Amino acid sequence: MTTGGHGTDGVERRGLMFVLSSPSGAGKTTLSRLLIDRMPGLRMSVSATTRAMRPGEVDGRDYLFVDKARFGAMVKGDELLEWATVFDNSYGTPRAPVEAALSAGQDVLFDIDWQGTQQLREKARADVVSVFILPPSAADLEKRLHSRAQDSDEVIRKRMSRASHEMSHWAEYDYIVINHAVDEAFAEVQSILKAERLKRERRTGLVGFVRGLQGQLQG
Ligand SMILES: Nc1ncnc2c1ncn2[C@@H]1O[C@H](COP(=O)(O)OP(=O)(O)OP(=O)(O)O)[C@@H](O)[C@H]1O
Ligand SMILES: Nc1nc2c(ncn2[C@@H]2O[C@H](COP(=O)(O)O)[C@@H](O)[C@H]2O)c(=O)[nH]1
Repeated sequence: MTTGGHGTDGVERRGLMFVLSSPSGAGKTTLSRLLIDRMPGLRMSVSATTRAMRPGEVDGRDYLFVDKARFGAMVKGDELLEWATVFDNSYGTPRAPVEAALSAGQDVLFDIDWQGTQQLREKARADVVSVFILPPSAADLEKRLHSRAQDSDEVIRKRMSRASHEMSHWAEYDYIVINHAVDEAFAEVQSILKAERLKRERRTGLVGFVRGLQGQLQG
């Protein structure tokens, strides 16, 4: 699915799909925003959803807010790379922007649940790097959902009651980060991305680069 771009050192490599998942409220959105701000070459995948817009959210930036009929048409037209039902709403990743970003040599960041991660992995295992974010405690998770002040008590109760099930998928992920302090969790997630970008298998330009070096040494 992916084609090459250039790493910061000029060596060509395949783009990667960097996935963050967690129980609701553990901090994916917070960490995603920091990554997008501070990591050049990384583009956010903007999901489509049928859920209602929260205060402060912007259509096209945070989500593409669509009705059920439009979402159904996207599924039918194979416009989504993956999709799932989460908390009674539909969520899915529009395929075209992801493929365009990867083709332009960029990495793509996903804030999606375990069902979507499984689907991406089935499609492109070698290009998916997945990170599961855990909260330090259940009390912290609940505090964070309340402090976000964007969901009703009923919605928060529902999300807390789903947290244990969401968390049961932690072992399917490549990396686990416990989000105690945002700065520390961000540094850990950033280190994972930096190391994954340097992986030999995705650095398609290394053969030519090393041959060039050998040529210089022999010449
Ligand atoms: N390490 C942290 N310490 C304290 N508060 C945090 C921390 N990380 C995130 N938060 C706060 O917790 C709340 C939930 O975070 P966020 O929206 O990033 O979670 P999320 O995993 O994206 O949730 P959802 O799955 O519902 O979208 C926000 O108010 C955020 O500012
Ligand atoms: N499988 C997918 N899951 C997605 C996608 N976009 C978001 N999500 C996940 O849904 C829940 C709830 O999100 P919220 O914004 O309503 O709090 C959360 O776990 C997201 O990661 C998607 O495109 N596909």
